[in-house]
Amino acid sequence: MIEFDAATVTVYAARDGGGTTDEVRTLLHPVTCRLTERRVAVIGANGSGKSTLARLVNGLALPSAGSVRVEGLDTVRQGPAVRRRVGFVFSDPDAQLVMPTAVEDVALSLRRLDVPASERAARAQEILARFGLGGRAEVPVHALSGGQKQLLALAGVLATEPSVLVCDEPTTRLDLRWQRVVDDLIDGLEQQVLLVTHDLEAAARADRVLVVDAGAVVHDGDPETGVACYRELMAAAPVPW
Ligand SMILES: Nc1ncnc2c1ncn2[C@@H]1O[C@H](COP(=O)(O)OP(=O)(O)OP(=O)(O)O)[C@@H](O)[C@H]1O
Repeated sequence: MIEFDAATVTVYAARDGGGTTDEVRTLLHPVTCRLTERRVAVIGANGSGKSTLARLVNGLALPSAGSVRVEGLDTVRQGPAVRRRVGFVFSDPDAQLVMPTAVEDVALSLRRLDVPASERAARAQEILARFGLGGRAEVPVHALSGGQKQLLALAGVLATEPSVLVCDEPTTRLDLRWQRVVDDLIDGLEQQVLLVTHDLEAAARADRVLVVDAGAVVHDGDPETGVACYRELMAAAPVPW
């Protein structure tokens, strides 16, 4: 369960670019909600605050006011424990793949679970096989396709056995085939998933949809009304340049 209690994110921004007068900018206005559904989608315009909301869940962003709790753990006071439970997948897998080969990358994740060093490579091979990457274990990560990299990033995160997964536009960079592979994989997970997406079909499959606009959650409900609300917002919005 993910709980937002008046969680707010503000930053100091230089008003004049020169840094002489700072102003407080609100990236996320107070959000209060209790997310218990297995699949929660977050949709909204570019720059509306979706990633900021998602980052609050594992403490990548901290609330400036209010609180965020995951399974009862406070992201500010119990950050490391929260991060052990919350996996995070970015739209750019290169942001999280740090080792030279696929098998080494998953093995690194297994270190976090205290799997003995002697067992990590074999366990990592098993995990890669489960994700259809068994034949790519020793291939340099940079030689994998974008879809294979995203699958590897997911494999690495899921290897840490998180109880909640936050996916920030995980299929944005993928072609339709790989989108389907990653979507099916995410849809089939047991874990609670908070999915930030511009893919309205994926949002429509969620149990609950939050719509973010100009740093505020402006709609929270079932997918049908959520997607309709987003479409209305987009129809009414001025062309962005
Ligand atoms: N650390 C920061 N300092 C200042 N501004 C920030 C910071 N992080 C995000 N922003 C700004 O906050 C706003 C919301 O950003 P956020 O990444 O949450 O939007 P988003 O809805 O995920 O956008 P997109 O769909 O384009 O990924 C943007 O205008 C962004 O530039």
